[in-house]
Amino acid sequence: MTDERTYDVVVVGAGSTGENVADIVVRGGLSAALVEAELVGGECSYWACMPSKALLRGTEAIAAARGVSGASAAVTGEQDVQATLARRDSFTSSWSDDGQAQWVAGAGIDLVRGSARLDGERVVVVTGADGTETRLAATHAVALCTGSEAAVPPVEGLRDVDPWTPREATSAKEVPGRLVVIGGGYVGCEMATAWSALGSTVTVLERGERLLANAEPVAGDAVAAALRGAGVDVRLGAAVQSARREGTEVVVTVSDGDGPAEEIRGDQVLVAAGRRARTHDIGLETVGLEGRGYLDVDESLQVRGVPWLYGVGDVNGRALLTHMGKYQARQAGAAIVARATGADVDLSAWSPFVATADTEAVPSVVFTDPQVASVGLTAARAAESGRPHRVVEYPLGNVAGSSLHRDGYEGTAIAVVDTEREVLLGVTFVGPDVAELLHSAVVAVAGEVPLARLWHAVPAYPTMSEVWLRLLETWRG
Ligand SMILES: Cc1cc2nc3c(=O)[nH]c(=O)nc-3n(C[C@H](O)[C@H](O)[C@H](O)COP(=O)(O)OP(=O)(O)OC[C@H]3O[C@@H](n4cnc5c(N)ncnc54)[C@H](O)[C@@H]3O)c2cc1C
Ligand SMILES: NC(=O)c1ccc[n+]([C@@H]2O[C@H](COP(=O)([O-])OP(=O)(O)OC[C@H]3O[C@@H](n4cnc5c(N)ncnc54)[C@H](O)[C@@H]3O)[C@@H](O)[C@H]2O)c1
Repeated sequence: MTDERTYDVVVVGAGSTGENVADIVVRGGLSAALVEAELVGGECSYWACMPSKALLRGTEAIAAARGVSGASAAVTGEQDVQATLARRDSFTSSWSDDGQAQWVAGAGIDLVRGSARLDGERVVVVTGADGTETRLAATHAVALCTGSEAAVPPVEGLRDVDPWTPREATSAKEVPGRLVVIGGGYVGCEMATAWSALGSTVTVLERGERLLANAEPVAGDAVAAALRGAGVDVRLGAAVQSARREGTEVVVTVSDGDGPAEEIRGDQVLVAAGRRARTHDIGLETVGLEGRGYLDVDESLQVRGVPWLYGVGDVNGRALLTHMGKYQARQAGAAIVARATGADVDLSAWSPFVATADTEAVPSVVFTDPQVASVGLTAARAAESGRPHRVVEYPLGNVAGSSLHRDGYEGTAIAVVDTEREVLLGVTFVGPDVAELLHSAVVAVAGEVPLARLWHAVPAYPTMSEVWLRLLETWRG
């Protein structure tokens, strides 16, 4: 027998994005069901942000102490790998979602466990683990927040070697002796940093000419140099041709385009080659949409051509980051509530109902050493967009706060300035511990703060934030 229920809003996927959509609409006075097939909390809590940053934090803390002469004398031993893995486990609640399920109940949201599919207009059918079906009808909206999953490139034999995806790389219970990482983007760089510091011999195979291809070039170069300094074999322009297992070993064949193909042997291979939308089996075809790929949404995250359907978070491919999914959730949630109550929905840039920051001010931090913290447009993106701009650069190590922070501090700050409006289009900081500098740049970029006013934002002495003053001075010339 099928259980049938009606809600104002049905949210599919209880990752960080779906949780927030449900919370916002319930706070707005609507009823909501939240459907989850695996763990409430999604990738970020169990297989992405939290465990990866927990794996990296010990290494960062040790580097911070080792970088200060005097303090470094206190670091007399090695990182306790088992304790680091145990601390990582605590951040995932040992892969139990009891705490988050409790939060959902406390927020007045109905949790429905099972796998959901659209079944025509405003209807979602959920199949539970025991095969029972629940039919959820939505009066106002269905929000698809089904996220993304690892994309495995079509390399001969790769699937058959049972490679790690980011899920295994963030949840592994043992350190692999030799780890071959395919992909030198966010995941590849962070996981190479983490596992090499925990004792793995790591090789990174990146097909492009740089790590972190979408960042300012100086970022990828600095991270590559640091990884190499830590003993990681970083191969750029590496075309992975095939993979196979030989006993317990995995053998990856790679060519750099010049000499003959080379075999790289490891104990494990991690595929960190990007993501794909989780849309292939959620019934999109029942509402007239193509059944795969990222959802095409407008600025209020409404799926184009289907006004009652929203695509929020990783599933729309706009900015695959937890904080951006949560931001979109707040904007889409507000739009859903407004439309349900007949209020006007202003779709102009920066209104409460649209996700303008998705294109203008996406912040992110790559937690390597050096860290890469950026917001908005890189110089290359500014050039592509045709906006008049000038790039201003300053060595972060020249700032008093940085030199106090770590002996021989090395880093770079880059500002991309809109020369017509004299506001910032983007900012990148590359250097140890720059993550917490980033939000100042986010405020300046999202707020379109005129440079003339930024002179009055006086950075405290002696902090790394003084780099703001140096950037302004460099801009003025
Ligand atoms: C290794 C790694 C590290 C990362 N680190 C960071 C970081 O430090 N900072 C950052 O901002 N971002 C980071 N990210 C990106 C971040 O994890 C994602 O952007 C974020 O998890 C997206 O959230 P979401 O809710 O949109 O999707 P997800 O977290 O993928 O959640 C989607 C949910 O939907 C459920 N679902 C899917 N299909 C169905 C269905 N048919 N029925 C029912 N439920 C369904 C899934 O089970 C899942 O729980 C990282 C990613 C990776 C891979
Ligand atoms: N700290 C963070 O915020 C954080 C951390 C991890 C992931 N993320 C998010 O998750 C997303 C996915 O991360 P990702 O690292 O999987 O993707 P990515 O897009 O950042 O990098 C993928 C890399 O793999 C390379 N690649 C693809 N196919 C290849 C092949 N066959 N051989 C060799 N190299 C190949 C690409 O050239 C690219 O450099 C990121 O874009 C980011 O939005 C964020």
